[in-house]
Amino acid sequence: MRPVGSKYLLDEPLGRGATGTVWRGRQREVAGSEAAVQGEPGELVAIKVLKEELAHDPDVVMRFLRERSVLLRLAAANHGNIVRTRDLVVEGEVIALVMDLIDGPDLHRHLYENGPMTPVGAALLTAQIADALAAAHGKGIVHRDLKPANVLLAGGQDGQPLRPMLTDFGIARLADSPGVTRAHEFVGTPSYVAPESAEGREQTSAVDVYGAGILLYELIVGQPPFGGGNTLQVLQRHISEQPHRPDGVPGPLWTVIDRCLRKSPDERPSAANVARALRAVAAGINENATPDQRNAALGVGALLLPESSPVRVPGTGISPEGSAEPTQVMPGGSRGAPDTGGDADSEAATNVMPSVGADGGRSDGLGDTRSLPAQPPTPPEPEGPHPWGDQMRAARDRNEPTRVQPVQEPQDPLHRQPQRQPQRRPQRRPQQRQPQQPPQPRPDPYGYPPQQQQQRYQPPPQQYQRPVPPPYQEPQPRQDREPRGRSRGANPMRIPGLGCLKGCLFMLLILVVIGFLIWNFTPLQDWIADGRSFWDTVTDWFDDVREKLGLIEEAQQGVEDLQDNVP
Ligand SMILES: Nc1ncnc2c1ncn2[C@@H]1O[C@H](COP(=O)(O)OP(=O)(O)OP(=O)(O)O)[C@@H](O)[C@H]1O
Repeated sequence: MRPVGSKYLLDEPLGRGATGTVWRGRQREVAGSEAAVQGEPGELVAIKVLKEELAHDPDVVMRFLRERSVLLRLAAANHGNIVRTRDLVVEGEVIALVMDLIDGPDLHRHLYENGPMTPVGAALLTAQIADALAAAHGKGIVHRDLKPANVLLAGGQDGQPLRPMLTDFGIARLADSPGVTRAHEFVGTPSYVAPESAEGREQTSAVDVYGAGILLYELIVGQPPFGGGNTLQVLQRHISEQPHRPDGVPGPLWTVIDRCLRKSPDERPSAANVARALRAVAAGINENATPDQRNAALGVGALLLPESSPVRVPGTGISPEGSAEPTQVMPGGSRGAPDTGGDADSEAATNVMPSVGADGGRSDGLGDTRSLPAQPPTPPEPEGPHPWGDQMRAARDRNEPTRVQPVQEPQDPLHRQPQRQPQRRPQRRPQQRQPQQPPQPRPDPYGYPPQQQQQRYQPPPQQYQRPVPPPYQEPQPRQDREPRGRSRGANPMRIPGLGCLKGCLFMLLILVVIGFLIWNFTPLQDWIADGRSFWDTVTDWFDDVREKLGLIEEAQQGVEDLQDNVP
């Protein structure tokens, strides 16, 4: 076992994601007062060791330290659906997050192995995720990378329902350093990215609600609504395409999904209202529902009120280049005071946060914001490169899936690869694709009754299957590229031979210059021309040649005359 910091030991790798490797570990001794959870010696924990390239990036280290108190503050809230970040370790070249160890698969894997859920099961699971989001939003924290891989499933033993636990708060931002919080980048996974993020506009807590809508859709259908195609196409679909209600999705449930997926963030409900609505829908579409429950589900639209004061994500949308902020930190006035611009000084934002000690510290986000300096409204960004370029790059990077292949085990555990079993492709999936063999209703892992209409299992989206992200492409019309490449030269009219002539003249010029330099700066001048100038010597040579040519011509003439005079 290898130590991480003085308080933790790494045991075995559990899996690897885009930002680092997660290890099963254990506590060596009680953590210091700066940790959110001090723990007991021997207690099992999960430790995410960030990738070397991230740990070596000073910007990431700084961001990590800035966000530390925010992550710990969220952990102190101890929400039943949030994986706590217990402690953060920066030691030499290692950066690690110590988390609660969740003994279960993530939702991505669960979906992959078990196929889609029943609408009731999906609604109740998503309701708990919405609870977690609501708690985070209440503290001024926006997740920004909601996706099945970031939902771990606890419980599940002895017929217990699975409990979804949201993880990776704050991690996405570290991965995208240094540009993550610049105006024209977004954090997220393409098939889960909200339209405003895709367009480089300001992000608010509504991006998480959009993610919850996509997740709910994927849980029921088996794939997200805007998957497939390359990253650019996926983002474009988020921006402009309206999703259609798939077969088998009950009307009230579709109402919730539809409202979460509204293009305008202002029209999306708050996370708390999503949770409430989903529970009402689950009760109303259940086959044992009472007439009142059915009616309540049918009127679910009335529950889906938007957030009155969404949490704004500093550093997103229109802001000056380089105004990178710790993105989760709610700056002064950003919550409930949209006119303040929400762009606070990052140092100030984190420094004023109370450190979370053994007592859990205080968790009142509004209290924190009062102690932050008021910030002037963000000035409009000057004309710059189109936001899509950076968005595409960020999206491509974020699309990297978790790799869980077992690999060789070198001595040093930090360089060993994850030991969890690779995801087995379910044997039944190809069969399920055949219309002649519809899948049997399977037992719902959440203990809810099966639905009348079971969805045919769709293969998981493209980004779950391959480690090859689509190549980055600038969003310019393809036909522009070829002609532009050709017309880039200085021969726009394409005069045949002009290029060659130019080359010859250029070579000649170079030879003359070289000759001139050799002549003047070497003893050659004295050896050959007794100190005469380059020009005089060349002129003399030219005259000599002309003279000799004249002599040859005269001699030729003499010979011809002689031949004429010979009888
Ligand atoms: N707290 C935890 N307890 C147990 N297992 C965990 C925990 N956190 C992550 N894992 C597991 O470790 C693996 C990698 O997690 P990680 O968060 O790095 O993946 P990811 O979300 O795909 O990547 P990223 O968030 O970096 O894009 C996953 O299989 C996940 O199930």
